[in-house]
Parts: sequence; C-alpha cells; structure tokens
Amino acid sequence: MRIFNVIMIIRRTILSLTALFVLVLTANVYFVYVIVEERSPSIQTNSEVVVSHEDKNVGAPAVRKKVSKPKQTPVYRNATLSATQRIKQKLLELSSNYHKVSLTYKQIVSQLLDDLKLSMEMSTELWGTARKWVGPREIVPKRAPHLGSVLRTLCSTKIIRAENAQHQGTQLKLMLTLLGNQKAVFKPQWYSRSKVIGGPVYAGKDRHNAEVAAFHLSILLGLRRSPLTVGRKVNLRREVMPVATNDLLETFYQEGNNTCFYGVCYFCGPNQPVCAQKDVMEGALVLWLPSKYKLKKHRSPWQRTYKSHTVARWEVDDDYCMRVKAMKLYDPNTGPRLLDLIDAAIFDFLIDNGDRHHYDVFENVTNSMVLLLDNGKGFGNPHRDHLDILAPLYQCCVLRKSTWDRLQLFSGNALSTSLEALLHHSHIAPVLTSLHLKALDRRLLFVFATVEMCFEQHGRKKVLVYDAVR
Ligand SMILES: Nc1ncnc2c1ncn2[C@@H]1O[C@H](COP(=O)(O)OP(=O)(O)OP(=O)(O)O)[C@@H](O)[C@H]1O
Ligand SMILES: [Mn+2]
Repeated sequence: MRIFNVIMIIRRTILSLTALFVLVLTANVYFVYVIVEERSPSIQTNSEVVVSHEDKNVGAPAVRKKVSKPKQTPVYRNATLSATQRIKQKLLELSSNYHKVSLTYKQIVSQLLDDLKLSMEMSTELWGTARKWVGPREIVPKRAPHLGSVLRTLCSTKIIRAENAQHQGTQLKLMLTLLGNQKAVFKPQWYSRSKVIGGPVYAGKDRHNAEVAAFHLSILLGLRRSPLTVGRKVNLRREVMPVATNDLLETFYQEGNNTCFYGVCYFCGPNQPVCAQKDVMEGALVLWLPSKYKLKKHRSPWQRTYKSHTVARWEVDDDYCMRVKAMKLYDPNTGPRLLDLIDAAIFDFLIDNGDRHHYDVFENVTNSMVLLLDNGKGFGNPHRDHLDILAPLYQCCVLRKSTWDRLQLFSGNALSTSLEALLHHSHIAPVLTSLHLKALDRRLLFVFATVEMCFEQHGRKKVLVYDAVR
C-alpha cells in the first residue's frame, strides 16, 4: 500500500513537471515568434503601390504587383541605417570651410529683400504679372521687382467666393476667389508656432506657417518652384461666410466666442473642426497656378509606406537609385526630373517635410520642373532631423552644381538669419520660432556632410552635374 502511494506521488510529480515543461516551451516559442514578427517587417517591392490613408484619392501608378514575400530574412531599414551612420560620421569630420560665413550671401538676401518691398500700389492687374512669371522651369523669375506688391495684393484683396476644395488633396482647405478672378488656396492654422509634433515624420495636420516659410526658403535657395504664398488673417464672419457656397457654409458653427468650420474633404468632418480666434482665422494663402498649365501627379519613387511595419524598397536597398534611373521617366535624355527630385529632397530635409508622397509637374511641357507644392507638413519638430528624407541624394549621389553652390553660400548659420530676414516682412511674422530657424542651420550641415560622403565615394566630378536645364 505504501509503495503504491509512493508510486502515485512520483507519477503525479512527473506529470506536473511534463505539463509545466510543455507550458514553458509553448510560451517561449510564442515569445520568440512575436519578437521575430516585430523585427521582420515585410518588404514593399519596388513596383508595389502603397495607397496610404493619405493617398486614397490620388492617382496611383499604372503597374500594380502583388507583394512578394522576401526569401531571405529581411533586415530592418538597413539602407537607411547604414547611410545615416555614415553621414553622422562625416558630419564630425566636416572641414572648417563648411562653418565659415561666406561673403556673398548678403548680396542675394538684399536683392530678395528689395524684390519683397512694395514697388507699386496693390492692384488686381498684378495677377497678370504673376501669371506671366510662370514658365516650365520656374514660378518666380530670378529678379521679380513686383514680388512684394503681388504678395501684398494676395494678402489683402477682397474675397469674392469661398468654396470647399475637396477635389484638391485630402486635407481641409478652402478655395477662394479674389477680386480680379484670381484663385488661391487657404490652408488654415491648426497649431501654435511652438507646438512640437511628435510621432512619425508625416504626423499631424498641415502647418500653415510651413507653407509660408517654405515659399520664402525656395526663393532663397534659388529653387523658385513653389507657388506664391503669404500668411493671411481672414475674418470668417465678414470676409468668408457672406461669399461661401452653401455646402461650405453648412459646416460653419459657433463655439463660445469663436467661429469654427470643418469643410468637406477626405480628412474633414464635424469631429475635426478648425476654429478662429473670435472671427479671425490665420492661414496660408497659396496663389493658384495659371490654368494654362495642367498639373500631372506622379508617385514619388521614394514614397513612404505610412506603416511602421512595412518598409519600402528604398529603405532596404542601397542600389535603389539604379532602379529609379532605369525607369523611363528618369532617363537622363528625357529631362531633368531626377535632379529636380534631388533638389526637392534637400529642400524637404531642410524644412523636415517627410510627406512628399507624390509630386506634380506640368503636363505636356518639355522639361517641366518638379513643383515644390504642398509643404504643409514641414516644420513640425525642430528637435529632429529625418535623414532619410535625403535618400534621393545619398542613394544617387548626384546634385546640380548650381544648387550646391547656392547652398554653400549659407554656411556659418547664415541660412537661419537670411530666412528670418525675408520672413520678417510677412503679415503673420514671426513665421518660425527660433528653434525652427536654428534647425535649418543644423540640417544644412547634414546636407554638406552627405555631399562630402558622395564626393568621397564617387569623386566630385561625378557628383556635381552642370545642368543646362535648371
Ligand atoms: N497653387 C496651386 N495651383 C495649382 N494647383 C494646386 C495648387 N495647390 C494645390 N494644387 C493642386 O491640388 C493638389 C492638392 O494640394 P495639396 O497637395 O496642397 O493638398 P493636400 O491636401 O496636402 O494633398 P495630399 O493629401 O495629397 O497631401 C495638388 O497636388 C495640386 O494638384
Ligand atoms: Mn499634403
């Protein structure tokens, strides 16, 4: 009897131990599985289209392929990681020339300040002047003596119609018609100047001040491909509501002392209203381009996936630029598209805009520029530098000589002071906080480091392109 009891106890112990062992093993396998899942994001193939929540209403490229599961274990954004490390190292080794103040930048700034002055009385005839400025390669000419007057006119001309702009993009904006039948897009203020946007680079709503700052930066850098943009304070009750279309007006309401509206668009609804301070709403007003130019939208080859667990091909493939060059669109004989995208990448990195999922060009125009349109996701976080925005530069390692020369003029912290001087004239000054201005100087050094890295890898001659088409 005693022996039987002992046997039973041993048996029970063995059974419990076995059960415990199986339990631990299962838990372990599950744990390892979860970690592997987390660290092994699926790869987006080159030609696959990711239609993000942001892009649902814009044209997708023609080719759609199924996501093919990679055979080998993918490495997490390794192309971005290795480039970032190399650029950071190069930054430490930058020669003192890149920190010196150049002698010539002041001349450029003073010319631009001259152009920004009021040269003539405001007049709706100036719409014609601005229209004539637009060409295949620029929106504003190098010297535009009436620029200040055009901007002031944009800032103050009577609004004769206000409608929803639901067919232009996904974010809340108004399509305004100004006296003289000039259209302009109004992007409202969502945030205070000092609000820091956390999360991924494309997080948050539009920053209206980013649009204003970006336009001024574009002329400063000689990349005059941004539509004319001003900051404007509008009285919703007096200037907008009386001329609003019914479907827009229906979305207006009063919250305490403040007038609010939510408009009609993909990311619009009663749960996402924007409110004026009392009746006055600040925003960016972007001059509409002449109707003779039709815009054509293309997917950016360096588009993000907008999913933290899905990587894009460019994030894992160091040779990605070869693929881009192989696309018909980027054939060196068909135009300056790739160099334009590299200019755009530098511009976007400086303003911290990681949301250029598509880009616009003029349809049926030979050598059309890549427009620097939609810069509202810039200047979200002055503490961060998203080096992967520079991927077109560090992966292709080519750049217009003219862009390079211009950038170098602003070494020694001159970029922030120059832009600040231009923005000083804005109706909504100060447009940028000093933290955002300082970030520009810091980021410019990263651009210098990236180009230096390219020089080291390929030699100056191969990197710098003397491009006849600018
Ligand atoms: N000033 C302009 N002149 C002509 N067309 C314009 C202008 N501004 C915007 N558009 C057109 O409207 C589209 C949407 O504008 P924008 O990109 O600023 O809006 P968005 O809501 O931020 O768009 P998305 O959701 O695609 O990022 C542009 O791609 C362009 O085709
Ligand atoms: Mn946008």
